[in-house]
Amino acid sequence: MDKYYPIMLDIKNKKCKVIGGGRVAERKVTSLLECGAIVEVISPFVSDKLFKYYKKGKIKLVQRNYKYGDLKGGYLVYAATDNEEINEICIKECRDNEILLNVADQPNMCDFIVPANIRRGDLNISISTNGKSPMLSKKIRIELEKIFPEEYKEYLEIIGEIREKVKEEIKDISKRREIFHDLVYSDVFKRYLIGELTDLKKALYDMYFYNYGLQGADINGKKGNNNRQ
Ligand SMILES: C[C@@]1(CC(=O)O)c2cc3[nH]c(cc4nc(cc5[nH]c(cc(n2)[C@H]1CCC(=O)O)[C@@](C)(CC(=O)O)[C@@H]5CCC(=O)O)C(CC(=O)O)=C4CCC(=O)O)c(CCC(=O)O)c3CC(=O)O
Ligand SMILES: NC(=O)C1=CN([C@@H]2O[C@H](COP(=O)(O)OP(=O)(O)OC[C@H]3O[C@@H](n4cnc5c(N)ncnc54)[C@H](O)[C@@H]3O)[C@@H](O)[C@H]2O)C=CC1
Repeated sequence: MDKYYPIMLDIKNKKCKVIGGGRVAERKVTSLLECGAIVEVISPFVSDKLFKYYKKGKIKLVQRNYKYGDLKGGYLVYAATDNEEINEICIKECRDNEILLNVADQPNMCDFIVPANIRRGDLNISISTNGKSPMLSKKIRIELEKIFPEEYKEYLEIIGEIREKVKEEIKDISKRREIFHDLVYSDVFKRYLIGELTDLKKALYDMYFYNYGLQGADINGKKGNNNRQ
C-alpha cells in the first residue's frame, strides 16, 4: 500500500512553521512563499537568504531554539534541524495537536513529504520516490524540464481560455470532449515550439473556430477537418 496520497494543497494565507534555518529550511521556505503561505521560521541562526526574506518582511523569524508550544496555530510544520531531540519534541507537539509534519531527516516520521516540482504557469509536475531517492527525483525533474519548456505556460493559458468558451458555447458533452482532445492532440503547439508558427493563440483559436464555429453551420453537428491522433 502506498503511504503517500498526492494532492494539491491550497496553503495561501495558511500559517506554516519551519524549525531550522539552514539549506533545507531555505528550500522549504522558498516553495512555501511561492504558494502564498504565511511563514514563520524558528531557529537561532538562519542562512543569508532566509535573513533577507525576514528583512524584506516575507517571513516571521523567531530567533531562538524551538520549544514545545511554538507550533500552536501551525497548518503545516517542517522540522529541518539536524537534531534528533528537537525532532522528538516537535513530533510530540504535532501529534498532540494534529498538525501535519515533515521531518527532513526522518522520512518515517513524516505525515507528508515534499516532491521535486516543475511549474509552467498552472501546469504543475511533481515527482516523488516515496523518499527512496530524493536525488533521483531531482534528476527526473531536470530531465522533464527539458521536455516541458516554459512555453507550456502560454499554451495552457490559451487552451484553458478556449475550454471556458467551449463550455459556454457547446452544450453537447461528447462534442466538448472531442474539441478538447483536438486542441491538446493537434500538432499546433509542437509546430509553435519549433518555430513553424509564431502566433500560438491565433492558431489555436483558428483551429477551434474552423472546426466548430465557422465550418460547422450547426455548432453541435457538422464539423470541419481536424487533426485527431
Ligand atoms: C523524504 C524527503 C522528505 C522531505 O524533505 O520532504 C527527503 C528526505 C531526505 N533528503 C535527503 C537528501 C537530499 N535531498 C535532496 C533534495 C531534495 N529532497 C527533496 C525531498 C525529500 N527529501 C523528501 C522525499 C522526496 C522523494 O520522495 O523523492 C526534494 C525533492 C524536494 C525539496 O526538498 O524541496 C529536493 C530536490 C528538489 C529539486 O531540486 O527538485 C538532495 C539532492 C541535493 O541536495 O542536491 C539530497 C542529497 C542526495 C540524496 O540523499 O538523495 C536526505 C538525506 C540527508 C542525509 O544524507 O543525511 C533525507 C532524509 C533521509 O532520506 O533519511
Ligand atoms: N529533506 C531533505 O531534503 C534533506 C534533508 N537533510 C537533512 O536535514 C537536516 C538539516 O539540513 P541542513 O539544512 O543542511 O542543516 P544545517 O546544519 O544547515 O541547518 C540546521 C539548522 O537548524 C537550526 N537549529 C539547530 N538547533 C535548533 C533548535 N534547537 N531549534 C531551532 N533550530 C535549530 C540551526 O540554527 C540551523 O539553522 C539534516 O539533518 C540533514 O541530514 C539534508 C539534505 C536534504
